[in-house]
Amino acid sequence: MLHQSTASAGSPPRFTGKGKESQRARIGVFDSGLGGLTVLTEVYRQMPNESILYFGDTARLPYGSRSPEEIIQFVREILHWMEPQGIKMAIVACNTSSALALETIQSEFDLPILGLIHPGARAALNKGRRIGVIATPATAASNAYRRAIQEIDPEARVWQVGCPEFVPLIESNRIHEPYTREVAREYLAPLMQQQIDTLVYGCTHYPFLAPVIQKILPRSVELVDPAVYVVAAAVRELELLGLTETRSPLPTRFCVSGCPEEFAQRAKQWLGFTPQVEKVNLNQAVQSSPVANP
Ligand SMILES: N[C@H](CCC(=O)O)C(=O)O
Repeated sequence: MLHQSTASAGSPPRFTGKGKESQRARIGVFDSGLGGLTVLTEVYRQMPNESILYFGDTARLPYGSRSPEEIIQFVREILHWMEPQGIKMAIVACNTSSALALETIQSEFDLPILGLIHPGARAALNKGRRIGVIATPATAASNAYRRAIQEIDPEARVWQVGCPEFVPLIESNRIHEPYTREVAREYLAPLMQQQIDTLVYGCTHYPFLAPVIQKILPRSVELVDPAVYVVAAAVRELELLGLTETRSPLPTRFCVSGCPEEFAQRAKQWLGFTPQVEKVNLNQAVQSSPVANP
């Protein structure tokens, strides 16, 4: 359990970050693709001094239609690659991986690893009790959000909808097409029928669709982006561990398993700058050298 060590007064913290100081350890942030950028922008906002290593597993997305075994294996491979790059913490910027792999992975690595589900569940309960969750099919089928929410409040009602078309539409830059609006209407209809008061973006890609979703939902529905809350939890965790950075950050290092140019082009629209992106083979050395990023 991630917070065991820091919560138990008197005993030394499990994650000391020892030896990382000299090499300015980064925070590892990863997703299947673009979605983790919604978490990354929260990291920039809430942790302006931290240096980041971002990884998008673009060669293998979407994760949301994969089996739990595959997802666990992918996350394991990512962290095996990330750890020796010099990270002091990992943020799983992917709900699918958080739902299906977090517990297994936390027990395998000597590193604080944070996921989205519990911070998202707590935030949703701060807003309402009739909670809709839009998510990948794998996250919806895992029931992770319902379990996390009802562990805190068994009376809360939770409806989860798997949205298989969203990630491919976002990754192929079709957000503003009428077809995307139609698909969104279809996915949201059963939640609106239940008169939800709160909607959780249960996939880090989905905030890209906020302009579409906000036009469909009644204004009274509260929107919860778990990215905000996982980063707030990461801030607290770094403070507890005494690992907060005070110097100005190194340029973000962006890495992908697929085409770096394609990722850079798409990421630009969200980030507001064109990132330099490295292609990485998780099982081999990095194939191109890093160039400065803002
Ligand atoms: N953005 C990820 C994964 C989406 C996918 O690759 O299907 C999530 O939050 O679940």
